[in-house]
Amino acid sequence: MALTGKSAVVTGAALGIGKGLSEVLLQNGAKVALLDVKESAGQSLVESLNQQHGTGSALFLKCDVESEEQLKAAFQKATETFGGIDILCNNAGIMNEATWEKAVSINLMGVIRATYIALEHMSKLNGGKGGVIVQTASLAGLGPFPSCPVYTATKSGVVGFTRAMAAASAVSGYGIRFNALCPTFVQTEMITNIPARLGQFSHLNEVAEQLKEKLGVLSVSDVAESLLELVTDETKNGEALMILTKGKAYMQFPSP
Ligand SMILES: NC(=O)C1=CN([C@@H]2O[C@H](COP(=O)(O)OP(=O)(O)OC[C@H]3O[C@@H](n4cnc5c(N)ncnc54)[C@H](O)[C@@H]3O)[C@@H](O)[C@H]2O)C=CC1
Ligand SMILES: CCCCC/C=C\C=C\C(=O)C/C=C\C/C=C\CCCC(=O)O
Repeated sequence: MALTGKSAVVTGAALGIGKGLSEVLLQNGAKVALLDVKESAGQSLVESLNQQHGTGSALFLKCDVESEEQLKAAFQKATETFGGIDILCNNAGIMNEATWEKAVSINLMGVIRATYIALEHMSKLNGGKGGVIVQTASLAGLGPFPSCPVYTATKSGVVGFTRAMAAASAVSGYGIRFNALCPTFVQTEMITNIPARLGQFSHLNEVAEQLKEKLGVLSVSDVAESLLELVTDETKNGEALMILTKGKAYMQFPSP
């Protein structure tokens, strides 16, 4: 899929990886609706993106992925503004083992909520044009992160949901591909101030530090480049793309 003339929605887009995903989509000719709970960071980012990429190419919409109502309103606004939606990046996420129910609600339920609303706009069965949905999962969705069991569970859930939706889409004719980005640690605010967010696993902070030392830390642009691959390569559906400091590889899942 070429990106020129396409429209995208990115959740958790005001900072970090979501900001990088939005930038790479704009650099490649797409229009982007940036959704986030952080209004002032989102608004000022969009002002700067519109200066760089042309007025009207980026739109900020305050939206909490925990709210179905806010998601519905944001998708409606993006559709009306851009004339449709071709790409959804389900990126919003938190790591907080202390507020673990909120982590499940944002990281897993937020992905499901946004995906089901996106289907109403994107699925060819509903009059949409089809397209591609890419989740920001994590390497933790493919292997256990001992310091963060609930974070691991949410990301494993996202990978499973992505693969099942890819198969459902192929059988049903939604015309939508579903793929997941599975990066190792990425240099964003998420990997700062960790101990307080480990909750009952705060004693495993050193385990997290050692894992980070062993695996290394990616830049946001490493993840953004990988998004382009999953969006543009029409053969990719149901894939989990591991992004490591030593390179990228598609996860080989066992056949049933
Ligand atoms: N930083 C890392 O090491 C890695 C992060 N990830 C995943 O990447 C995604 C993005 O993370 P980062 O950019 O690192 O985090 P970040 O904390 O830098 O940025 C997250 C963004 O999501 C927004 N957000 C949080 N809750 C939200 C909600 N309920 N509704 C809408 N927006 C919300 C925040 O306001 C923020 O702008 C997350 O899903 C995370 O799990 C995956 C692998 C590694
Ligand atoms: C000391 C830094 C801790 C930071 C923790 C916060 C957020 C981490 C977010 C991630 O998504 C981390 C990504 C990858 C590491 C997780 C698991 C790797 C499992 C590898 C394996 O054993 O297979």
